[in-house]
Order: sequence, then structure tokens, then C-alpha cells
Amino acid sequence: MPGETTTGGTCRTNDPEGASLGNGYRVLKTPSLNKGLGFTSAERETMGLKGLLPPATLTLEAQVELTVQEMRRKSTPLEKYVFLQSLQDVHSTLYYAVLSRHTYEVMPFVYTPVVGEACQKFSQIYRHTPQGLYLSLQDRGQLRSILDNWPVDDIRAIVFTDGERILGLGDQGIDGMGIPIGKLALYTACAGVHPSHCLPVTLDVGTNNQAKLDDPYYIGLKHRRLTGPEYDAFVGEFMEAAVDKYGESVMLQFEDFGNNNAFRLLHHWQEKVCCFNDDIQGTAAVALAGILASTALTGIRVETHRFLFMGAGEAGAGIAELIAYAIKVETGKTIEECRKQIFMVDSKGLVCLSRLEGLQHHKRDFAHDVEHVPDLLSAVKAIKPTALIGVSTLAKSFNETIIREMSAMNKRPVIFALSNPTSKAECTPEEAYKWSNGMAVFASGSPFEPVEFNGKTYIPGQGNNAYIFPGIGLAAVACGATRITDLDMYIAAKALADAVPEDRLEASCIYPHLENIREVSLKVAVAVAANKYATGQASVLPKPTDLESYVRSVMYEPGY
Ligand SMILES: O=C([O-])CC(=O)C(=O)O
Ligand SMILES: [Mg+2]
Repeated sequence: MPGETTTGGTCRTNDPEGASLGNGYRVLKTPSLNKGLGFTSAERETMGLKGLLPPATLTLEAQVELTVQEMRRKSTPLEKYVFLQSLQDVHSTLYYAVLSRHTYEVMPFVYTPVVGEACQKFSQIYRHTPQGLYLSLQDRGQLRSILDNWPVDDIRAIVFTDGERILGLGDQGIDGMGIPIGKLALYTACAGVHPSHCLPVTLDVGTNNQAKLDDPYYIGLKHRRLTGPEYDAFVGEFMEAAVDKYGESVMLQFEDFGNNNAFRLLHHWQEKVCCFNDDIQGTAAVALAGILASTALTGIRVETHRFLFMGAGEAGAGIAELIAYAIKVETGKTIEECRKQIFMVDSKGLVCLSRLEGLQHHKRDFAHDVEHVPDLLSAVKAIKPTALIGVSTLAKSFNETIIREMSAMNKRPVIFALSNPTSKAECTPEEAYKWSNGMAVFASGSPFEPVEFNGKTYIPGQGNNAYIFPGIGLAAVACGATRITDLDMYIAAKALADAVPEDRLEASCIYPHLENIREVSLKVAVAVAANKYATGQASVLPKPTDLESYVRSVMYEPGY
């Protein structure tokens, strides 16, 4: 029991209020029940809250306003992160109200980019409250029973990581927990998945980050990463425990696993349980949506583009494959034919047939019969792409020469700098607009402010999977999806592309307003849920007659 000490065989408590906690006190200490000054005088009377609160009452709207003002006074992004997370720990309705009503302003402090810094320092800012489950190697063989320690049994969505590839920041070990927490906050704020149905999980399989291993205050296991069959068995034990406890429609989102494991795990599990990998598939859907929406600006349809990727990891391979799928749908060509207009550059230069032997599996389909060139600039010159997609985590790799070259070859070059967080972006929007003389159709993975250039305002769209995974989660929860497929991702991308309003396109922006993300996520969710019913992969039966009203009706709205 928390607060208990044992002295000389007798058990004493140093938690004097522990034994006699009144009802009202418990309510104030339960984040999902707490309303702070939002309790009415009648509630204070009947719930035993009198005396525990100062006399003033405040509406939720007033509390939201005060919270946002307080957040603005914090001087660093990390302080804002800690402030907001501490609010989630004690008063979750207010936290979700703040996030869903001020999404554009607040999201960067609970999610990308600040969550990256929060993960780097997670051990230092650890807040002593349960925010999810930490499942470590020491718990092998007991994972199923440990799930019973979480206070809620009705879990429908899990985001889990092993911390090996946190954004573009590499191995953060157990400190990667910031990512599942942040992603699930968006499930609720951006798509209305009820917070009590969500569970963040970190699998602590060790870390190869030497600074963490040397840090006396690191909160994870201090040994090097588990690999091979033992690693797969540990992940497998977790997946099976989750399905056993929560049922076959629990949705499991892989997040920020390393390249060496991500593809294999996805291929192994996607046919067996309801899961998807956000870095491979979610990023793919958001990028494809951007390409589809960009046709309104470039006049180029997906099937007539030539794509060049800088980076050939999870995001690169995922996007490339979904684009090939979209081309196949549009043209009826074979997938092999469709892949021929997609090229990749990795750390060894252009991916091509002469390198086939040494290539990792996920790059092989994009190794074409072209001459090898050693770097991005030579590849741009040789391939003559219409779209350049950065997924490399190599900051500034889209330099002035490269963007000028793209602009000389294309009236409206498509330039996506998708690496996260901000510090890893391949270029900034200012650079893309300046060096293309305002013609680039630009998107970034991390948020950037609008840019003034030659008297015009450009809005850089945030091509982040945040436009996709909350809607997928809502669909899965609403219809009890038993699988998530590549077709779902294609459908989600189309729904997102269709949701871009005219005023955004006029500002060269190919993604919707973040302030409208709940409506956008609803559209994504309805489209995906319809596909789940059409393919017999929905377990909530019978199919609701009005799917949109049904999905809307399950959305959680923070309020009292
Ligand atoms: O978290 C984000 O902002 C997008 C993402 O999945 C990643 O970069 O790994
Ligand atoms: Mg990720």
C-alpha cells in the first residue's frame, strides 16, 4: 500500500488521511471525476466536497481560458509540456477540453515536437503518477496478470513502443513512454475516443543509448537491447496477453519501433490481430493524402508523378508502397509497374538494381534499373522528380541547390520535409518558398508557422500522421474492427484529401485546419468503418443504418 511503513513488526501508516478518505476527497483525487472549481454548490453539498474547495465556481470554459493563459506564461516548451501533463494527472476533463478547443496552439506541447524533448528527458521529469503500463523484461511470463493492475478492464486502443526509434531522435529506451501518452491524448482530443478506453504501453527491452545506461537516474532497465527470437517472444507475449484480456477487437498501434523490427513485426501480426504500424502505414496515409490534395495546385495526378524519396526507412517504404497502391487503383497497372515511378536515396546514394544484393528487404522493390549515383543532388538531376519527399531525419538535406534544381524542372515542385521533430526537418518552409520563388507545394511533419513571402501568406501543412491515426482509432473502436488493412489506409488518405477546404489550397496548404480536426477525424473514421463493415471486419453488429450519426454518437466530448 502506498504510504505504509513497517517498523519492528508493527505496521504503521504515514498517510494519515488514507484510512478515512471521504467520498468528496476521493472524487477530487480521481482525475476523470475531478471538476476542480467546476463543482456546483449542489454537488459540493451532496458529494461531501464542502470545505475542500474555495467558494468560487467556474465554468469549464473559464477553466479552459485560465489554463491556456497559465500555459502561455511558462517560459520554455518543456515547462508547458510538464504543466499540461500535470493537468492530465489531476483533472483530465479540463486537459482534454484545453487540447480539443485550442488544438492548433496546444498540440505542439503535448505532441510533436516537444514530446521529443520530453522523451529525451523523461526520467528527469517523471511525475510519480500512473500514466500507462511499463512492461519490462523482468516481467516475462507475467504480462497477462500485470494487465490486471491497470484500473480499467474495458481497454479498446493501445499505443505501444519499445522506444528504439523515437521520432528522428533514436533510442530513448523506456523514456519513449512520452510517445504513447502523446498519441493517445490525440486519440481523445482529435477524434473523441473515450480516454478510459485508451492505454499507453512501453515495452522495456533495454536500451543501447549509452548516455541513458550511464545515467544514475534513468528509470528503465540498465542493459542493452534484447534482440532475436527472445525479443520476438517478448513482444508476442504482450500481443497475446492484450488480445486475451481485452478481446480480438482491441486495437494495437505500433509506434516508434526500430527499422530492424518494425517491418517484421507488422508483417507477422497484421493478419492475426487488429493492429497497424503508425510510422509505416499512418505516415503513408497522410503523405498520400497530401499528394492527392496537391493535384489541385500542381495539376499533376498521383499516377503521373515521379517520386524521389530522401530516406528509405519505415516512413519511406510505407509511403512509397501506398503511393504505388494508389497508382494501381488509378491505372489498373501491376504493382511492379507502379513502383517504377518511385525512387529512393539512402545513406549509400540512389537505391538501384546494382545494389540489390546488399539491400534491406523493404527497399528491394524500389531498386530500379538505373545507374547508381552517390548523393541526393545527383539523384535529383538523374531522376528528374516532380515530388521530393524527405523522410531521412537528416536536417537541412534539402539545401538551396536541390530546391532550386527542383524548381527549374517543375512549375510547382512538391517538397515534403517530413522528418520529426522540427530539428530534423529536411528544410524549413521559409527555405522551400524562398528558393522556389513561392512555387513549392510544401508540407512538413512537425508544425511550422505561416510564412510571408513576396506579399503572400503561405501556410505550411503539417503532413503528420496525427491527421490519420486518431480517425483510424475512432473507426476501430466504433465498429469493433478485427483487422486494420492497407486498404483502410488508402481509404483514410482519400477521406483526408477530400476534407481540404478551398481557403487552405489558396494558401498553398494541402491539409485541413487543425482546429477542425475532430470533424476531419470523423470523416476518416466513417470511411474506414464503412470499409470494415463491407469487408466483414467489424464486430459491432448489426451495422448501424446511419454510420456517420453512430460514429459521432460514440465520440467523447469533454464536459461536465
Ligand atoms: O509522432 C509524430 O509526430 C509522427 C511520427 O509518428 C514519427 O515521427 O515517428
Ligand atoms: Mg512515430
